[in-house]
Amino acid sequence: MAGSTLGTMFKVSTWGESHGKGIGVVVDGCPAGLTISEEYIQTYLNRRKPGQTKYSTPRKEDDYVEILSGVFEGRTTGTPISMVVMNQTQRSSDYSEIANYYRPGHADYTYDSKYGFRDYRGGGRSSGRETTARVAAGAIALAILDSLNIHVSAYTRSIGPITIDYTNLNLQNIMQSSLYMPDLNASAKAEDFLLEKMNESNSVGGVIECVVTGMPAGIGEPVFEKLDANLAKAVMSVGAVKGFEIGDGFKSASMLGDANNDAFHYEDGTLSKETNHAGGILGGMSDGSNIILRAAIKPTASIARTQHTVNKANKNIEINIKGRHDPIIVPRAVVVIESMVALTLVDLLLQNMASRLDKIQEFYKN
Ligand SMILES: Cc1cc2nc3c(=O)[nH]c(=O)nc-3n(C[C@H](O)[C@H](O)[C@H](O)COP(=O)(O)O)c2cc1C
Ligand SMILES: C=C(O[C@@H]1CC(C(=O)O)=C[C@@H](OP(=O)(O)O)[C@H]1O)C(=O)O
Repeated sequence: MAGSTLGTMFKVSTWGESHGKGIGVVVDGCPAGLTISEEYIQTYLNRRKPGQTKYSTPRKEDDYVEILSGVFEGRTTGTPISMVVMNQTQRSSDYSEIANYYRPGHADYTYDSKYGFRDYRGGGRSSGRETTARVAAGAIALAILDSLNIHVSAYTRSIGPITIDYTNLNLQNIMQSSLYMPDLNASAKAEDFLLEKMNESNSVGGVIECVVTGMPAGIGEPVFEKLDANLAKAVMSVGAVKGFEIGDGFKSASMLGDANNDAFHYEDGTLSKETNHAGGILGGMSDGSNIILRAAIKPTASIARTQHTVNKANKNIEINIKGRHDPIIVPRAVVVIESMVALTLVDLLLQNMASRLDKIQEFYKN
């Protein structure tokens, strides 16, 4: 299948299906000398793995990662890094019926239209399980960013109609909220709302917000490889993401110019902006202020309710979906969004190193 590789200099290729033997990733283009271990990558996978809270799919997977190549004596060697997570608790019998019909809100119809048949077990390649591989790769990108003092933090901004109050926002709270909300008051309300909808056999969506601090100005390539364009592509490639915004995003369409422009200011040798409606990106390049983006996540498609659909014989039918599903995808996708943002930033930071002759000369002189 084409389309499984992301990046120009920091290239990531994921493989595997939800009910196949395992999920994996090859990261090519990682600079040599980065300290990496399976234990470190595991800390990121543990934030995503299924079966951890009552708001997650009951499918339990350990998601243990094994590094197969590219790391020697604890450091990256500059060669391709291959990582694998074996699937342990596939229950493909849940899916024997869906081979013959198309689940609403899933990729069944489109995969069949494209390829003529599909791996229908657990959504196959279109499953959210594929994001395991993205998080393993993202952990490497995040380590590179950390070494440059660039930090990426995502959290749940809203669940259904409940949005965090920014005056209560405390990023230290995220790990205390089972929904990864940095406002514990909003988190409690969101849990009540979610439990109510779960009792009605329904699912809920929400918004993930991501903030990048420490990004130098000028990162992003002009025209087709803009930073915001690449971030949009990376984030929108995650299953169930239906909307993407940078800075004031869609709200900026109803603002006036004097309110939307961020005035520049110079003091004590530093140029900064008085506001950040642009979300840290101007002309497709980072402007040195925080990058702020949001991803809208739809409510989980698989719900335990009778639904109308069509089968392969083009008959209108009623279905009742089986399986172990996330009643909400948002909390599990928070670390996936962080990973996709990190992969994009590292790729563009590496590309930027070729942008100026004076810098190249400086590098090769030493
Ligand atoms: C981490 C994660 C977990 C997911 N879990 C489920 C799930 O349990 N049930 C489900 O119906 N969809 C789940 N999804 C979303 C579907 O995979 C996705 O909606 C589907 O493949 C159709 O793609 P689209 O929504 O991008 O059009 C999950 C997505 C992610 C990123
Ligand atoms: C297993 C994971 O999530 C799965 C994502 C998913 C989907 O349709 O996207 C459907 C469910 O899969 P299955 O029916 O195969 O159990 C989830 O459990 C995971 O994220 O690791």
